[in-house]
Amino acid sequence: MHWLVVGTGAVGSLMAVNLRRIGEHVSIKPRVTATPNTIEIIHAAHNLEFGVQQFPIEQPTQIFAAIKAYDVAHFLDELQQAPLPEGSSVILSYNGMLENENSIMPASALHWVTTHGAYKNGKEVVHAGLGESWLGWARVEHASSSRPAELFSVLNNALPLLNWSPAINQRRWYKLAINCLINPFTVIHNCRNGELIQHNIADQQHQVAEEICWLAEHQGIQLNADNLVESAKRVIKNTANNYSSMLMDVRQQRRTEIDYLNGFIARQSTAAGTEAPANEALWRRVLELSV
Ligand SMILES: NC(=O)C1=CN([C@@H]2O[C@H](COP(=O)(O)OP(=O)(O)OC[C@H]3O[C@@H](n4cnc5c(N)ncnc54)[C@H](OP(=O)(O)O)[C@@H]3O)[C@@H](O)[C@H]2O)C=CC1
Ligand SMILES: CC(C)(CO)C(=O)C(=O)O
Repeated sequence: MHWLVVGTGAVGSLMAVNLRRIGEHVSIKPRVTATPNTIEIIHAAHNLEFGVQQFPIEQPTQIFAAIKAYDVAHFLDELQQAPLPEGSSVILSYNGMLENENSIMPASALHWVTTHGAYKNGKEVVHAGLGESWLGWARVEHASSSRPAELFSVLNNALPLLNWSPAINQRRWYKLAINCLINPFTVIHNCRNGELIQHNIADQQHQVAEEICWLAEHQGIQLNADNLVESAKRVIKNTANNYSSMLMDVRQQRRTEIDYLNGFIARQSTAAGTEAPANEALWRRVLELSV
């Protein structure tokens, strides 16, 4: 299979080196055209060179795009300007949600949701935490279509363990909830995930979770607020030493994904005729604390 990994971020680089490890043909699509025609990624003390390719693409290609939520609309726009050849698909991976995303997803799009952890240190990619992943069709009307067997098998070999998920949106809502229940609090208290237990956030977390559950149900997804808060506590314990991705973004003066997490909940709740004040307050506070 031909693979095109979008960007040289943490998750994309991790996938690129692992696809290469199992013998797949992998190129990289950088954001700008004026780069050298190879890109180097260092992994486990090996220097790997990848060819560079931009759209349009001539041959069937599997696109792997692990990008920030705020880059998704622009990326889908790029794809629309350069339609992919028959037999191609696009695998998207990002935290949070966009308004109207079902209508802007190409028919061949899949979501890849992961609990693996990775970060970049210059050209080096570090696989910081082993996890598992879920793959499913992005468009709700395709959710129950059969799984693309070869694509699934290659992704599973590259970065196990992969689960096929006809209910990928349920998985995405769950991940969104966990991020909403942890990330903004780490920014506000400027602390590691594990240090959150020293702060009195239980009531706030419950309100955040209740608001998420209301909206999820409004959109046809069943979640339980008590279970979400318990799950968030478990994640906090298991990642006690980590700085959340949102706190890292704030410290490194990068844009955060808050607009697509608690911001998404607040805006969508208003649009659905109710308010989500706990999510709204976290959204506003993180915006104040970031660049
Ligand atoms: N890192 C992790 O461990 C995990 C991350 N996630 C989520 O996955 C997503 C990706 O995370 P991560 O890899 O850390 O993010 P990064 O910011 O490290 O990587 C994103 C990459 O995509 C590039 N990019 C964005 N749009 C385009 C485009 N149109 N063309 C070419 N390149 C593009 C960016 O380029 P540029 O540098 O120019 O912006 C950057 O290199 C996020 O939503 C994150 O929350 C989820 C689980 C774990
Ligand atoms: C689960 C958590 C909070 C782990 O740090 C995470 O996904 C993040 O930092 O974005």
